[in-house]
Amino acid sequence: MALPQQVRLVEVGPRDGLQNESGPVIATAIKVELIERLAEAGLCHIESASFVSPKWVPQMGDGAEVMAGIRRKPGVIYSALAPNLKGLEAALAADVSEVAVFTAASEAFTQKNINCSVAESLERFAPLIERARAEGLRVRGYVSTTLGCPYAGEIAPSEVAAVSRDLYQLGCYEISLGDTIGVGTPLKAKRMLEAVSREIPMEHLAAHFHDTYGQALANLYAVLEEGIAVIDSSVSGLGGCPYARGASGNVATEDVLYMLNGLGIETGVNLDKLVATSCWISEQLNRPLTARVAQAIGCTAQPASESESESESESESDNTNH
Ligand SMILES: CC(=O)SCCNC(=O)CCNC(=O)[C@H](O)C(C)(C)COP(=O)(O)OP(=O)(O)OC[C@H]1O[C@@H](n2cnc3c(N)ncnc32)[C@H](O)[C@@H]1OP(=O)(O)O
Ligand SMILES: CC(=O)CC(=O)O
Repeated sequence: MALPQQVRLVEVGPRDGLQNESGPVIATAIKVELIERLAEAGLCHIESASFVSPKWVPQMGDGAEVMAGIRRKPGVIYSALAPNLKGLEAALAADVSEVAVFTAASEAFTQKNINCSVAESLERFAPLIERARAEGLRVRGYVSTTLGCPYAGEIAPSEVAAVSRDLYQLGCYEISLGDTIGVGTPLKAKRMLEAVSREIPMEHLAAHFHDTYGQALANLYAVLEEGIAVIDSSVSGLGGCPYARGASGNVATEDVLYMLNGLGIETGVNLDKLVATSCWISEQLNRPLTARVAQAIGCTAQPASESESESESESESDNTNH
């Protein structure tokens, strides 16, 4: 199949990335600035918060404050995770643009992650999705462990297809297929996608791959060839899952963007601004720069100059950048 002409990038760094940071809870102001910089770089869908139990995931405990702090850019979706009705109510109060529910293809992982079985998770999501849609919000669905589970090992493509179909039938507009621990390889990714796409049209599927074994770009290229046109990624490759030991970061947004640019695929995202944001967040978190494209371009690169007169916020951000 021909590669897509356009890809929609869903930036998950502020949620999937930051949820797993060890050490002190990251200041709300840093999260807010990260989200604003990502929007300024052209990302139109930013998963910005998570309304889960703060006892389970302390880094995400300030979702309401983060959502309240963002200067929202028209046209940008600021979404959040909600595992149950309590989370949805908090997300609605915070005026999120969209919510995402999450379960997995593995029973063992689901128990560790959300303390229930896969079937129970779907039972919880049914009223959540109904209520969100009644409030005019779209709901995205995540299926984790699609290419392997840290507790159960191999996962059959048919299991991924079954839970994806259930989520889709409950009313999720898009199903994001997570290689949560980054163990997949290209052929495996294709086979999993083939099974899922027999149940759900390809245009309602997204790839969400972690890069633990350095396979994420290869896996993404493989699923682009199959017709995937929505990719989740995380600036600077931030991330991991607190309930999946060994899960390293998501594939880095700048690495994905560089590949897509090289393939002539449109995203609407500015690489220089994204790399500047990657450098900035790495400095804020006191982390080495790990994304390959950010390393190659380097942190002395200035964000594209055409943006400097665009907004006051932009020039303020630039001043703190280097
Ligand atoms: C692959 C990935 O990256 S997925 C993302 C990472 N994983 C996650 O974010 C999952 C985090 N997990 C969780 O938050 C929890 O497992 C839950 C909330 C889903 C379920 O936990 P349970 O303990 O079974 O929930 P239960 O309904 O029994 O409530 C227990 C407590 O949590 C609170 N709680 C439940 N849901 C929420 C919520 N959405 N937000 C805040 N607090 C909540 C309850 O009020 C209760 O509080 P209390 O002890 O003070 O009375
Ligand atoms: C919800 C997610 O973050 C998905 C995953 O990584 O499996």
